[in-house]
Amino acid sequence: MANSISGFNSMKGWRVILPPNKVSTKLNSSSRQALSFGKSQALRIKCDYSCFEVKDVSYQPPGTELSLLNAVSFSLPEKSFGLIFGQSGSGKTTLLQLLAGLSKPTSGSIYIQRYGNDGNPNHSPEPLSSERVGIVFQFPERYFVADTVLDEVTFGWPRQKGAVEKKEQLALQLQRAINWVGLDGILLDKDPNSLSGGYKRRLALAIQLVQIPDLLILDEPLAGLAFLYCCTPESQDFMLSFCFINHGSKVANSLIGKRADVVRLLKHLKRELTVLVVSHDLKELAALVDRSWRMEMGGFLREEPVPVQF
Ligand SMILES: Nc1ncnc2c1ncn2[C@@H]1O[C@H](COP(=O)(O)OP(=O)(O)OP(=O)(O)O)[C@@H](O)[C@H]1O
Repeated sequence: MANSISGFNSMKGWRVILPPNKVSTKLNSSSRQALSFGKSQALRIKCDYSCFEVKDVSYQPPGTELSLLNAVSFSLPEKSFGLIFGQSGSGKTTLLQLLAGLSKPTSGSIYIQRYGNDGNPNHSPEPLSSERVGIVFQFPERYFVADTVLDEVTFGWPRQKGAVEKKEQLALQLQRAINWVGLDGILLDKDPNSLSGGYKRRLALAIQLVQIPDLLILDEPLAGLAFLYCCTPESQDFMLSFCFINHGSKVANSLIGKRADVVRLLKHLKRELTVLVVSHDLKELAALVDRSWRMEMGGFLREEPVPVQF
């Protein structure tokens, strides 16, 4: 099986070659806005960019009268991090399923729009096809199907003999994805279920990143990574202190570590991709957020800053 990924070394001691640091010449969304709307015309710089946009999306499951989403509209510029939060049952996962193409909106549209340096659209909107979206559901490790990391990441790759070129291309892309998520120290013959919680999440992400998605969607990326998940931030802090006092720094740090590990990874991915996250873990993710929205019961979405205090 190892040989089917050409360009890789043997399974044992497998390492990924790090690409040179990518220095992005693009502007981030906030600097773009500052430049577009600033008073001085002399500051204007040519900066085309694209934006993922959702317009007036409503959803009723087929055969029902239930309105799960109501005229949802929002936009997220490329390489920025969006967060949707809100009460359980308000419709967040339903929205993600529409964005990933798993169900179709009853009305409204989901597309990518390119803008020119004057801030106006310079192309027709392109519908967002499901192949261009990567989605990692809650507890992705529950859906691992293979006995080795290698089989897990190559599951679904073409198997026929004539597909060598395609496999070589996928192997190179996989190298890059594995680098991105920091899985490069992992042996490929390891059982995915034997990985730590944080590494399982990294593996699930790497699978989605092999073909760089226009939009990466993550549903509750920190869920289940520590037993403290259900607590409020204040009680988490208290319980971590309790854990530190009673069980020592190693146990306390391992609880913080897995979650902080995933947050660090998301921070890193945000430099390369457009990321949309649904989460209840507001305090830990707040520092990454460029745009945020609250989903209200009945499937109404409105823009709102993340309600956390530092
Ligand atoms: N196919 C369906 N038919 C009928 N009702 C549905 C269907 N899918 C979801 N629902 C209902 O729609 C509502 C929104 O569900 P959804 O899973 O999107 O909420 P959520 O905000 O993601 O919740 P949580 O934070 O608990 O994950 C819930 O009341 C759910 O029971």
